[in-house]
Amino acid sequence: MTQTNLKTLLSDPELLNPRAYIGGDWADASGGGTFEVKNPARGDVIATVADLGRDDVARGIDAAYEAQKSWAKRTAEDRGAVLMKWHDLMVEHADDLATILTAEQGKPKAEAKGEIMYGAGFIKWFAEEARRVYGEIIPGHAPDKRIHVIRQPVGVAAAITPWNFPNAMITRKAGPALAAGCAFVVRPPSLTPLSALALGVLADRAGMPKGILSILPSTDSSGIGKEFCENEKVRKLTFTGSTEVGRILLRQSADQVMKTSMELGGNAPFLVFDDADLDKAVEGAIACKFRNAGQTCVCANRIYVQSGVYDEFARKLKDRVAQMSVGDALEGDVDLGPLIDQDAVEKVEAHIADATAKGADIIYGGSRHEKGGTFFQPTVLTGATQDMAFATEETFGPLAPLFRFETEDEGIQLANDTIFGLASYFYAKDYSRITRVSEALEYGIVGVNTGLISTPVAPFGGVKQSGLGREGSSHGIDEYLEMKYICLNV
Ligand SMILES: NC(=O)C1=CN([C@@H]2O[C@H](COP(=O)(O)OP(=O)(O)OC[C@H]3O[C@@H](n4cnc5c(N)ncnc54)[C@H](O)[C@@H]3O)[C@@H](O)[C@H]2O)C=CC1
Ligand SMILES: O=C(O)[C@H](O)CS(=O)(=O)O
Repeated sequence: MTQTNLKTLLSDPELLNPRAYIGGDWADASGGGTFEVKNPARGDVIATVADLGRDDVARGIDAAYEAQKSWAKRTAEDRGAVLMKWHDLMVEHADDLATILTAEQGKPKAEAKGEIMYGAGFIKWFAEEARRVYGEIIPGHAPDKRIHVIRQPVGVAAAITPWNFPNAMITRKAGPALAAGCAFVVRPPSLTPLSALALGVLADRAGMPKGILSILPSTDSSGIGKEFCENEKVRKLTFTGSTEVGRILLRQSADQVMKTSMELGGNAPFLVFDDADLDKAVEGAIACKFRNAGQTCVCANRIYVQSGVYDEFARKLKDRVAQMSVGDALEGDVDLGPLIDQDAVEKVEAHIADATAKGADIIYGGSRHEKGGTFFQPTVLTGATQDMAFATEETFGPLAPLFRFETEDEGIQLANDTIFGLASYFYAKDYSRITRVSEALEYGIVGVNTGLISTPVAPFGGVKQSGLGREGSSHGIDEYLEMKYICLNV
């Protein structure tokens, strides 16, 4: 096994920090606990990180509670200036941050660099949005009444994030929270905590006031989740992850009637109509399906192709997938890195086995990659049907099942046949069809003639069981604000 000496790969080795960032101080777990972080491409240990308990996390929440009010009293411009300094440091150190991200998560370097810039974009966007938290003055309901409406920060915001975007899923929350005047504590995923801790190093350098930000690694995911939901000093819970865990957290946060944001699971349909530009549709499917080796909540999970172009699209997609390279992104440019762990590999295998048992055909890939470990072949299936597992479950891997449909109405019905409602995509040219289908798809996001929809400037989020609230855009800061109505008797 190749050993990854991560520090030697960094221009600034201080960015690799295994200690917890508690209220602005770097600390070990009070109980001395640690956990290992592995490189999924090689299986070797790249770091040993502080493993916090609930008492350590409570200290971070206490520090946040104490610091938040003075942070909120600073002007929006002042808070924005601290965030912009943080953003500038992320950009300055983007290469190192990308190396750390690839080492712990496995994605190709180009994707990792893209995530760093995407993540930094949320900090910049909300540094600017801080100064646009406007209120209202409403004509009074009586001659002696004046109505003022102001928006104030919720207080202490707690975040729980997933392993697949270890940088951007944190900044997508920290940016609006801190811009609004909240204090922010986050428990990063135990599989990929190093990117989060590197953000802490840069926040320190950016002059983030002590207590305002805590990064609290822990393997006790459920225990820390309970701390976040039960601690009365926490007034906001923001979660990105599976719908299954989102349901648990919604139940737990109900006891305190906590303000929540939920960015949950998906099962994105990708429709190709018979008037589509097939070459563009293939490129869009490649970008949408195989980004992060298919491990994103907005990846195409079901590809529906109208009957008249089904065979041609399948051939073109197969030929394009055959050109994709698979490998260790720390050794060179690859299109696909490894899956995050063996559970992920077994889920892809289970979906393929289920589909072929029900009549699907493998036209490319279909099994573990010859490189071994958690590498998997990019896979294309034809003959997919709604009774197969991936029609209702998120695959979260490099598996592209092609379903056939006859009419526009049937395509829409099949696409909407799910409890999820995060991202959807379709390729077509006819303007009227584009209008009809965009309006008929029951999703929070619709990509039209594109497979990539992620940007800090748009409202990202799902409907149905894909979530609550939006991240990014001018709406994203609302998740961290409370509206106050002031009735003045004059
Ligand atoms: N809507 C969105 O923007 C995104 C959604 N996701 C979804 O996340 C899933 C994949 O990411 P995973 O990390 O495997 O999801 P996951 O839901 O298993 O874990 C997400 C985070 O929650 C923590 N967690 C697990 N059980 C918990 C509990 N009982 N209490 C508190 N925290 C708990 C985990 O340690 C992790 O940090 C997929 O379903 C994907 O669709 C991932 C990224 C973005
Ligand atoms: O799937 C995720 O984890 C991210 O939300 C995907 S995106 O924000 O990069 O589109």
